[in-house]
Amino acid sequence: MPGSELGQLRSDGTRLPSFYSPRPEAQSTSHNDGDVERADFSLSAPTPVSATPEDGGDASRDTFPQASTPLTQPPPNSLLSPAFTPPATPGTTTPSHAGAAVPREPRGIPVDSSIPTGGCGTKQPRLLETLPEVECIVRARIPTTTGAEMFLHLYTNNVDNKEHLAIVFGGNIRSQSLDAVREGETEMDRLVRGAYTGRLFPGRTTSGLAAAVPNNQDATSGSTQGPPLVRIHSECYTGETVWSARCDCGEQLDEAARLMSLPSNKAGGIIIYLRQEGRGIGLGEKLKAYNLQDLGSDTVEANLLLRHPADARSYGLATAMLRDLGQSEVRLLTNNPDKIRAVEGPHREVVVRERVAMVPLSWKGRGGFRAPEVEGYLKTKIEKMGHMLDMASLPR
Ligand SMILES: Nc1nc2c(ncn2[C@@H]2O[C@H](COP(=O)(O)OP(=O)(O)OP(=O)(O)O)[C@@H](O)[C@H]2O)c(=O)[nH]1
Repeated sequence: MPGSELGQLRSDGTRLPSFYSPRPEAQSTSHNDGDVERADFSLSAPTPVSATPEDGGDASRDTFPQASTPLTQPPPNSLLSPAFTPPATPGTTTPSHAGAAVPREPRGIPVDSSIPTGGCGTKQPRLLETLPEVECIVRARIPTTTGAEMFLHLYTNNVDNKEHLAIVFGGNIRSQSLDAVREGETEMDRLVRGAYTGRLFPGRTTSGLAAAVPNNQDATSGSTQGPPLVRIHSECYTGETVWSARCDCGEQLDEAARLMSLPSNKAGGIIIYLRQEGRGIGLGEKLKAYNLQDLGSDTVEANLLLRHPADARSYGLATAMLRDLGQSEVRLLTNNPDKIRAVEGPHREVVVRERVAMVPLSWKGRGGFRAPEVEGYLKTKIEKMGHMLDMASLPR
């Protein structure tokens, strides 16, 4: 029954307006997380750090072992996670990036993942041949506490049941799947699901999509604005919601939003917010990893001890969402070389033209916060995951 014409029949027999949401149903899918491509960022197995009081496994000591030897003994059963994910082998080298002064405005460094010297590391993530299918089902304007405004886009997809998000700054970036006309829908349906141009106001009755401007074009001058700033952000409940000083995730999210809302940023910005908590291992496993970190492991070792890869994330959904938002070239806010390649997709469906470094604010003397935990977290990212940050620029 075309719901938009007849409305939905309630259990008491009355009809609901056509734009009322259907009852939630479990999404049937033949896929699961394991079907999505995994960027193979696993690292060589580290030395398991002793976690017993007898061995000096004390939360207050330096959490960085000096030597790294292969993991020969399986971890005790009590540490094993239910899903066995074997650690893989390739190692990384410490990056030799010089610590350049970081300007307040986002300045990009040109990158080219098609050549070995292109500033994107050397590892090749394993990507699926085809991108997942994504659909933006609703968007809404969010005025923020900073005064900036953004449009929150909620996506569904054909590989998991999670609500991945795109946070869009600037009025000229549009979702093709959201704007597409749905069979039988009314103008009110379109307004309610956010498929309109301009702004909503009391009494508005038409979506006005005929007047839509192409992505990244200035409505008044018609001139293109170049690639937008993009951040691919992975969910971090601890860093974003409960003020954890173990990582800089909350600060990075805020800083990305700030940069994207600068008046000088005419090309707009997109934060793709992926629900891959704890680098893809989930919150429960991440909390176990935190306990292992307090027992002396670094962030990579803790994942491996729990039988997870150092990084279990994938980025195909981000690539597909960027394509849906009309983007084929981006300026990517990241220090992570592997993310650049992975976001580009199997056939470089999205090309990263520039990388914009995310330097912790406290390193730049611009606020932020300092804690031994976040410094350990960043040190491990640099030394074991090849992140393009210079530890030498950490203020002493
Ligand atoms: N397993 C694990 N995950 C963590 C830990 N600390 C933070 N995370 C997760 O790491 C992810 C943060 O990664 P991103 O902000 O995308 O950063 P990145 O890919 O490492 O690199 P950048 O783009 O340079 O920031 C989030 O999913 C966090 O939940 C940790 O100690 N262990």
